[in-house]
Amino acid sequence: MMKKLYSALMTAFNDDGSINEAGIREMIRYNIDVNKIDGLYVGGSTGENFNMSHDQKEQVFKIAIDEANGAIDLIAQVGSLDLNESKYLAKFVTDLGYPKISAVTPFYYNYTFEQIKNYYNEIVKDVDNKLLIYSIPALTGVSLSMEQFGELFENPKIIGIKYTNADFYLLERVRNAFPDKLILSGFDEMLLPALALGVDGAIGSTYNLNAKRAKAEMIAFDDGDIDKARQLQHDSNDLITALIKNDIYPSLKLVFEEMGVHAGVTKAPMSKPTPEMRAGAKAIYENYLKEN
Ligand SMILES: CC(=O)N[C@@H]([C@@H](O)[C@H](O)[C@H](O)CO)[C@@H](O)CC(=O)C(=O)O
Repeated sequence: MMKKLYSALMTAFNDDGSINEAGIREMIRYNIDVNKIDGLYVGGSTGENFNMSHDQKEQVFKIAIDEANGAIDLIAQVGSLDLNESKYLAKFVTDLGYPKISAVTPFYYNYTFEQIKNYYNEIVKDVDNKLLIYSIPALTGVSLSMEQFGELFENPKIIGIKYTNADFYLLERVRNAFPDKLILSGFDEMLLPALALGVDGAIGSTYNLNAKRAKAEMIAFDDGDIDKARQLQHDSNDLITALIKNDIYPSLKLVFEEMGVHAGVTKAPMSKPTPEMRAGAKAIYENYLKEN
């Protein structure tokens, strides 16, 4: 089966932290029309979901499904430290027509696995939808074991994992233990090793800008052309390294601006663009993305 590529949708904000609807629509159009993306992950880390008010989350979910209009797959990240909000959003996006939901592992309070399991079962309980566990230990501090993933998968509505983790030993164990589950890799800079371990696709922030190269890498991998796939990963990693050095979240938007896509700015406490960041973004575009 063809592996799927998803961009993690960014949220365009205005300078005052309000939602810039036109910017979000432009980024979605670029993903559909130019990137030929398979889907979007809406309301994730790259979308600055955890910086947003409840109303802003609803606004973004409405805009994304309206603009995508059935053209691509959509996954709505509804996880929140307020379980009632997660349940509300799960129902809200299901009613809007989102075909899949996802929820970050609950973080901050060092929850026990029983509490985490209860959180997931509650989120899906009253909705007719399918959920991907969003596992991102580097940001949440929450790591799940293969056995714990297995316990969560006992709920048939929990269909897979967005696996943003550099632990490839665990990925191999999970992939082989649950061959029918959907596993989407979350670290763009580690796409190739994730492909080697049999993930079903990938979700990431940098695919907004770099989908063409990532798709070519997936195709090269499927064709068994590992040298080509490795070269493409190397080129992508030069881009990703430069983005991280330039402050990745605002820089993804600044590079989009260089490409003619009006992506707005990030929301505080994320940084506002400085002249140095703008110059860095221009250089990133020129060096790694501009086609001659
Ligand atoms: C922490 C973070 O932002 N991780 C990104 C990656 O795409 C990441 O930006 C990239 O691999 C560069 O490190 C995604 O895994 C997150 C993601 O898809 C999302 O929820 O927005």
